[in-house]
Amino acid sequence: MTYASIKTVNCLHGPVDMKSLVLCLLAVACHGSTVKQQRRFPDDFLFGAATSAYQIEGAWNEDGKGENIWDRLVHTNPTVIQDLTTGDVAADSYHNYKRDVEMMRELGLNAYRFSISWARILPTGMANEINPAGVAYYNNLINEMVKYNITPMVTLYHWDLPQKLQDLGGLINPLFTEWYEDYARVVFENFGDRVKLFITFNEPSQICFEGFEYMNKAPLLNTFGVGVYLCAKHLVLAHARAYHLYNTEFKPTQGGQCGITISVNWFEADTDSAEDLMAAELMRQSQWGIYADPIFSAEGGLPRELLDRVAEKSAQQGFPRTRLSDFNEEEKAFIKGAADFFGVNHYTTVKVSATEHKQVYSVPSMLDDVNVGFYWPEENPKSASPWLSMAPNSIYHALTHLKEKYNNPKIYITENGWATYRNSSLIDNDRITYYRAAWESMLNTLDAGVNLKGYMVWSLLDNMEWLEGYIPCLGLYQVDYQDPARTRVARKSALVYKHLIKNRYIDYEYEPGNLTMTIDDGF
Ligand SMILES: C[C@H]1O[C@@H](Oc2ccc([N+](=O)[O-])cc2)[C@H](O)[C@@H](O)[C@H]1O
Repeated sequence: MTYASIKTVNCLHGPVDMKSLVLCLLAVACHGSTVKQQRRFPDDFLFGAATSAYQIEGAWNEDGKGENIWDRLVHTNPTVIQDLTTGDVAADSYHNYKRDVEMMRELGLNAYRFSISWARILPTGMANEINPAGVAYYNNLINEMVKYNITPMVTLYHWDLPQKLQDLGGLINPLFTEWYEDYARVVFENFGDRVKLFITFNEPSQICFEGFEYMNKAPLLNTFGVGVYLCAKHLVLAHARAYHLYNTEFKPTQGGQCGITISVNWFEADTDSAEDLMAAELMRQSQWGIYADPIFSAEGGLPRELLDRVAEKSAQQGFPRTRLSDFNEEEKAFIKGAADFFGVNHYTTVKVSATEHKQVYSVPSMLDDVNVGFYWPEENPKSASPWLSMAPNSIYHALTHLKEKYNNPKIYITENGWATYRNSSLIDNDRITYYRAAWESMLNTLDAGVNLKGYMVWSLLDNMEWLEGYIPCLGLYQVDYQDPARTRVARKSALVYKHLIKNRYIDYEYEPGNLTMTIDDGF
């Protein structure tokens, strides 16, 4: 085993010293308790929580912040969000960041993942004009965290492109890679003295496929099977430019790490038939391989089956050339290996079938429809979000696959969480069941030798869940949106997570007596 594992008796709750071992063996002898294996997370494991700027900050036009694509979307299309809301105020973390850090301290977190709003520090998106108030906000947040030994993990892009860059085509303009590199430099220069973990992009698939084809994320465009691939290639190149910039100009003095976060749900073939196995593989390639292979695979470049599929479809559709070509050799070499870690957002397992079309997913783009069927198994408990159900050992399946495919990269789970409905109880036992299963699966993953270094729950607090608005809640803390102060209150799952962090093992018997959160000494 690569992590601390101890023999324990049911009365032991920490590393075993001789005295407590003797006492417990006596207890076994007296009470007939059984000795069982107790698995623990390593002491240096990062336990944190994650958020993103648009989903929590509010203050959408305060102190010089520029407009971004989500501001534009919700203000020009007031019915686009399911509950007719916006992120204009959200959880108002712009004004409540000290309370947010206080919550991290209550939980005993040693890390917190948040994103920087590009338009808050560069109102037009271009790096010629820096907004000092925006920089000051993130400095205040980072300083408050560092004061309490909470490691900042900073995402540079969590879906909120400055609108002025979108007006120039956004991610489908090849110049995006330059705009992004310039923005990254501003971030590294201003925050890199205290921030040691940078994530370039959150979930490329949601940015490109959902933003430029599926119309489920801003800018809500359908670029007919062309823009999605331009976006994908520019995004990966922009990531590599930021990585190399950090590596050559900042890492030598700042000593941090730079990676990317990709959505890696587990796509499992419905049966062992060759067709189902290929359908699941195509799903994996279009969801994460298209972004991960160029960076993490030994060969570099885009996945073969995907290139073949799009070439075949493009020809059938009368295009004189394929809509998805591989990176050239120079680009491949520039991108390959350009990450210090693989950030994984993992939520669920999806079954994939070549024949059972309960719901059809068009991979890799709608124009390339392979008509792969997908579904969430009936027996898996459902959350308040339609795409999120509870599946057995899901993290283990996804992460051991990444270990084999990409030569055991360093991994952080950068999101994992469960959705409940707004009016549901603070006693969120379903979330606790989900989390305990996830943690158990993480221990299995560590046992299998996966280089897993940390875990961020989604989310620290309830927030604006994109097109689903405020209907699903994923926070350890509930936010009262009726209250102008946006008061936060701990859910029961917050106390269970706190217990895990403090003790480093899963205690199925732990039942918090009440929901009062305190800041404990000694964290
Ligand atoms: C709840 C968080 O979801 C993240 O995005 C997604 C979107 C879709 C899936 N999926 O399995 O279909 C997983 C994660 C997002 O990064 C974060 O901001 C939250 O909204």
